Amino acid sequence: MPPNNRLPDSRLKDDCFATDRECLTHAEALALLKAQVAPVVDSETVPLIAAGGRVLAEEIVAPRDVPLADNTAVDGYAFSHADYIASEGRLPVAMRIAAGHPAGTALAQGTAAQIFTGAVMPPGADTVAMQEDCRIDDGEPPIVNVPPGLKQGANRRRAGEDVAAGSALLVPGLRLRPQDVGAIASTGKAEVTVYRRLRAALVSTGDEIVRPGNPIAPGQVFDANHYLLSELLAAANVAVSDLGVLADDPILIRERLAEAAASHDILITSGGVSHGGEDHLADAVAALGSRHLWQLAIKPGRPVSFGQIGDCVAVGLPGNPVAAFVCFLNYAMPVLSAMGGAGFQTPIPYRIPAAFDFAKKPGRREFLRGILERDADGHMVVKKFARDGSALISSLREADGLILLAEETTSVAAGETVEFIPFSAYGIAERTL
Ligand SMILES: Nc1nc2c(c(=O)[nH]1)N[C@H]1C(S)=C(S)[C@@H](COP(=O)(O)OP(=O)(O)OC[C@H]3O[C@@H](n4cnc5c(N)ncnc54)[C@H](O)[C@@H]3O)O[C@H]1N2
Ligand code: MOO
Repeated sequence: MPPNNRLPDSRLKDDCFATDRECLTHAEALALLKAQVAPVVDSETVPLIAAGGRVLAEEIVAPRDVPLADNTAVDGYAFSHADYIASEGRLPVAMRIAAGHPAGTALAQGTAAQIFTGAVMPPGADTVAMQEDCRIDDGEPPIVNVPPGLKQGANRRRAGEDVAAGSALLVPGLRLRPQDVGAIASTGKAEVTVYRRLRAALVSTGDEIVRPGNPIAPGQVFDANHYLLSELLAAANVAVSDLGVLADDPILIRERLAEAAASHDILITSGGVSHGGEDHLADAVAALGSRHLWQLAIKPGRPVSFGQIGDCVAVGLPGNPVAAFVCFLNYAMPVLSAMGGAGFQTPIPYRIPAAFDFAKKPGRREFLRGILERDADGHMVVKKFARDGSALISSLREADGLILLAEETTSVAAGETVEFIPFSAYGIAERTL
């Protein structure tokens, strides 16, 4: 064992989320997380059909050209451009070539081939005229009349013009999108090596929290956060284990957390971060590893905790659903992205004119819930959800994304541009109505 008693392949340094700052800015929190979180190393080979949304762990080098051979982009007539010029556009049709059935011989000089989209160009032909532009004189053989003005190579797709054999198509760390998977398929590759899916364990805490489907007593609240966070994790392609609502039994809590930490990459809790160290869940994380209560200069989501149990990152999100959501997007998402092999990713905001006036305290970053709409000229603008309050899930439901107001900002006037990150940048589907 190395002197620090940690396995040499540990992904996290000891107590890596400690900070001596009383209050962290958004940028400081991101920098600290970015410096500490390391990717998983294990990968697996999956069939291409299951690869969407996974993070590529290998470089994909094209094993062959795409397309494999020169072919026609249209239905029509293929010929040599020199013959087309020499014959003034009148060529006997000597061949018929369908897609999937390449010609067995070269095109005879001075003739044309009837050819269909995707069919391989016969040797000897370099140009294709569209069927609709040609006139056929019946006969034995028929003669095709091609209008003047076609350039050499017209309507011909070159071998390798999409992807050249041997070229690097995709690099490790890329989260595979539908078009990436399609591109891999076009090269003939049927399997890819991807990082293994991350595993998250999710816990809700609070004496008042009850799961939907159960009777509710006065003073109790249904566990919205479990569902909210499960869906966000699913959007990030993370597998979720539900540890339930843990509240009052310290021994049980410690057992459950120790077990979960050993088999998960990240433990996500919500609730119990406003008062440090007083609840059993926080105490259990601290006793099993370490836990640091951060005060962030942001709104909503000021209190957040980061810690670790062995190699399992422990994130404590605030209990208020909007604060939990905002902190998840801002801090848990890039951590998950880095752990999953895709790098510490934070979305780049758009700049959009504001359709609201707002006064703000300096010194903290605010994340307003933004609703996109069109102004009288049809241009996109963003308005603010009418009410504040980090317990209003309706603000998230009505919104299309987050409006970012920087620390130094003290006011926004309608017409000024503001930074806006659509929820879709976090893998959340766009609002349909
Ligand atoms: N005296 C102070 N009070 C509060 C402070 C503070 O600094 N001093 N911070 C406020 C801020 S900001 C937030 S955010 C919350 C953080 O609260 P906790 O993380 O400690 O969470 P709880 O107190 O357990 O709950 C807060 C709120 O959220 C509801 N909640 C909790 N879990 C769930 C769940 N799974 N599903 C739905 N709703 C949940 C809970 O019922 C409370 O209403 O503290 C402020 N107060
Ligand atoms: O984190 Mo709290 O009010 O900012 O919801």
